[in-house]
Amino acid sequence: MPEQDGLHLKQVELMQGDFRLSADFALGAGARVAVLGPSGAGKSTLLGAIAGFLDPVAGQILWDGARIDRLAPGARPVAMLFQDGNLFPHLNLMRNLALGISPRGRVDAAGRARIERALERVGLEGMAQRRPAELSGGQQSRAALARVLVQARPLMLLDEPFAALGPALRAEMLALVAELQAETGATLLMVSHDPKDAERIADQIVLVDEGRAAPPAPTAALLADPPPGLRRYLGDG
Ligand SMILES: Nc1ncnc2c1ncn2[C@@H]1O[C@H](COP(=O)(O)OP(=O)(O)OP(=O)(O)O)[C@@H](O)[C@H]1O
Repeated sequence: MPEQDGLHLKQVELMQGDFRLSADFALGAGARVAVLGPSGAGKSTLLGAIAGFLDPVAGQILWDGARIDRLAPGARPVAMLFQDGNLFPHLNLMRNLALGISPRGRVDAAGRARIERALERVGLEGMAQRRPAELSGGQQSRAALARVLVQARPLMLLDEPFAALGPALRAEMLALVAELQAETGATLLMVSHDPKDAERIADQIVLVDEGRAAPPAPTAALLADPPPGLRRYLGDG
């Protein structure tokens, strides 16, 4: 794969206390990748390093051939969703989404129109004045996705943002993520505990296990014939 295209983790070494994780792989622009692995294996650590919350102790992270591992999180080509805490509870959706456009949340008429469009796109038209507590769990997830949309970054990192939702709602959100990814062409990395999520949304899987984030492998082939690490994790080996 040409080095200038997409995301490249070049001999990256990460450390959190005693924990170590290495990653050395590339992902093409527009790839849809599920990050799977046992609890505590380092999936969040991996995403956090790409987003800029953790400095690698060695190696480089590149986007389209340019190093991003020295940039502040806000300066990276990244929009990230966490398991929770994606929306400020005291701000209405307009203000929450405005913070995705400018650090102080100051937006002009064009910015407000962009926010309205994003809300409409995720099925929340007319709800800009509501605060998160005035929305259902599914609607809050939609609002968080709308915020990712207005950020308009080429790399979307999702760290199990729908884990608290029931299975039907989760499937619905994944379908929406897939649609938004197809429309924006963003590269998607999504942490999941459920291989079915990976099947639904990802064409490739990065398996995180035993101190290493493995290079991406095609989803169908990997799930049809799981390597020992994945077999152990899936609980059928
Ligand atoms: N701030 C920290 N200081 C020290 N160790 C940490 C810190 N944060 C995480 N760790 C350790 O790093 C390892 C990887 O954690 P991480 O959260 O990345 O795993 P994960 O695969 O995302 O887990 P889960 O699926 O349970 O969310 C764990 O052993 C964890 O205890």
